[in-house]
Amino acid sequence: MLRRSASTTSIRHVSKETLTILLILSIRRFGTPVIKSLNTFIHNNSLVTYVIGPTIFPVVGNLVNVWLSLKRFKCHHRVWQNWAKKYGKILGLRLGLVDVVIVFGKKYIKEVLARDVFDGRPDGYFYTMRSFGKKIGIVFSDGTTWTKTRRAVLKHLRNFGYGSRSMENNICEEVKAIVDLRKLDAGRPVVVNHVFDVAIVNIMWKLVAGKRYDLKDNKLKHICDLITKSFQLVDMSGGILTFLPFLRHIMPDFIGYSELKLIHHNIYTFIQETINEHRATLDVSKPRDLIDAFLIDIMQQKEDSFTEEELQVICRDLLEAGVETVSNTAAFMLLHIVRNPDVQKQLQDEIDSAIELSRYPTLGDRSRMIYTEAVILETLRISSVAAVGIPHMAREDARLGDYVIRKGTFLLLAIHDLHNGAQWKNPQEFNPARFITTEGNLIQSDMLMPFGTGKRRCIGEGLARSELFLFLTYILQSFNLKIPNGDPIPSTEPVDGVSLSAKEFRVIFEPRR
Ligand code: HEM
Repeated sequence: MLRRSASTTSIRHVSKETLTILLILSIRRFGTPVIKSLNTFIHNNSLVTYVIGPTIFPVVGNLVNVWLSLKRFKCHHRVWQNWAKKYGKILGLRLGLVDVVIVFGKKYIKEVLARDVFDGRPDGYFYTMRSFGKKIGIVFSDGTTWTKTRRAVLKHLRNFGYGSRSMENNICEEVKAIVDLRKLDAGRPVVVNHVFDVAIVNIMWKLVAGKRYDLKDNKLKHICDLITKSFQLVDMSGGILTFLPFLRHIMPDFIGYSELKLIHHNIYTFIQETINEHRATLDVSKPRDLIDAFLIDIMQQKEDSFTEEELQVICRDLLEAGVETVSNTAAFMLLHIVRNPDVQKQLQDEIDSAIELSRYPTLGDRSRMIYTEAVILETLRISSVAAVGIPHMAREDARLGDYVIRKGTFLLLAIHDLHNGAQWKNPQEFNPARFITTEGNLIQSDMLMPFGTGKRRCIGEGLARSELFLFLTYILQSFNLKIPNGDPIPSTEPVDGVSLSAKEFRVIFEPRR
């Protein structure tokens, strides 16, 4: 848990009277009952107290407050935002049995992302449940397992074309398929929230498993639906399964444990089948993709080689990390475009002048398409789907600002708040021009960090940005997007979850020529 350092000077012996005065002061200052003040104690020769946050109750901690506030604010990130106004930029909560700190503002967010001591991942049940009860894979592992896995994954992905021209070709192949499909239902309303899902999996799966699925493939659509469901069952803090994990034995259906268990089972069945197909046709002298490369590594049985369970979790991480984030961002991007016809017009003008009619867009066009890039940045800002990033964990007791954060505390980063706070002019307005200088150059703001920064920075940033650019330009080169007659203007209000998503909305794809 987080504690406030009341003094940086060395205080080995604090008299009872001094403690009483401090106790009274803290009650008056924070307006909270005795529980918080009792937490005053000596740490590394400094007098420290628990960080400011809502009153903590036994066993449930702040869970009841969260539950009540959610009724009003709908999304977790808004609840944290509201409390931060009252308690400050380093907000301390106890959620069930777990200490959680939510960090606000560029200065503290950057500090957390920059320091090794904060680069752990939480041990909570929700996170380890998806990886056979272990801290393995890339997204939710830490320490040497994480460094080893991240290095190996990046090496193998690059060997099979990650970040190269062949990956661009894969994205183009997928977006052409999307455009062809939309031409078939042109003029009719389409629910667009998940139109990119299968294409996004295909782009990653080509590198991971050397495989492509038809955009209408039911099996893959089902896997994508399961991922969406699992992302909507909890928020990024890990939910009740992390905070009161024993409840899974008492009310497994009510807290979503049974459903999540089934989802994990189905996703791993799909991954295991793919790995088995690879093993049956493996040629050790000619690895075809990331799965082959890891299988060869496993067969060689080196001291630090990976296990098959690790390979399964790596595949799952790559499958999930990219799908919901990019798909939800792309859906929000279309949503902002149909809400703002002037933005759509400017985008199409830029596409038409930068790209000859006879050809499709390429990533090489990006440097000349400043407005398009600004629309992508503005979407990543205003609809930050990774609202609190991916939780970090303090690996040791460590100081942050005026506080000491105890080993094991979860840290959530208020990225959505950073992107939508008062430091932006009219933050609620979708205005790509805010990212363009008067000379017409793109502004790279250091207040925009949708992919995090530092050692744990998202490994899919380049891919995500390329996908968003090609999705957007291909679609607007071919279609005008319209809200169907009679449908309401789609709401920008997000649906809560591990990744924020847009509420269901429909769009008509009207062919341009
Ligand atoms: C718009 C799309 C995306 C957004 C907004 C996004 C955002 C993020 C964020 C905020 C983090 C956490 C950084 C941290 O812990 O400090 C992250 C991590 C990660 N992302 Fe993404 N991401 C996106 C797309 C992708 C894609 C396409 C991939 C596919 C390769 C991917 C793979 C990962 C992985 C593997 C990690 C874990 C890195 C680690 O823990 O070392 N992401 N992402």
